[in-house]
Amino acid sequence: QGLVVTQLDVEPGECIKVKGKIQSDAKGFAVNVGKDSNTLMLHFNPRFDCHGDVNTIVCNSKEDGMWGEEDRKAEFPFQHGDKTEICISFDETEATVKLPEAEFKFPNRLGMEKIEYLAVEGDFKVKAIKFS
Ligand SMILES: C=CCO[C@@H]1O[C@H](CO)[C@@H](O[C@@H]2O[C@H](CO)[C@H](O)[C@H](OCc3cn(Cc4cccc(/C=C/CN=C(N)N)c4)nn3)[C@H]2O)[C@H](O)[C@H]1NC(C)=O
Repeated sequence: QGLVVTQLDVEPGECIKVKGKIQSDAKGFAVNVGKDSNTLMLHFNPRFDCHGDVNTIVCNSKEDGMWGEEDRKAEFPFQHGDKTEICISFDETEATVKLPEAEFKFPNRLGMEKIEYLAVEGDFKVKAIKFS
């Protein structure tokens, strides 16, 4: 189990910054934001080599513990051993994931009005988290 932060009150326009290092033998990692582990606005899941995916970012939502429709992104701006900063923000229509050299959007399918939960899982060593 990785880093889990609960009782947050992140509102539209605010951002969550997760700074960390991707392990040199990483198979994959995930950053989850939402209400709790069963209700996710965004599961941001870069896969180096897992579940049959190679160098693919899989995004999804989760409602009442049920995964939604997966959204596979075209770019994969990660490399083993990279230090990176992942900034997540949202509004009523979509979540935005800003990376140093790329930006991804994912629809706010659940119409969430605040993020109360953050979890980082897998082969990612968190160095710092910042809320602004
Ligand atoms: C083709 C067959 C049917 O279709 C597949 O069906 C699978 C099951 O539904 C989906 O997979 C699921 O996709 C979900 C998103 O939609 C979640 O990602 C879920 O994982 C949840 C989960 C998270 N976590 C923690 C975690 C997260 C990241 C890394 C690690 C561990 C590190 C690995 N490092 C090692 N071992 N060194 C651990 N554990 N489980 C994943 O199982 C596949 O995408 C899907 N593939 C396609 C092409 O459609």
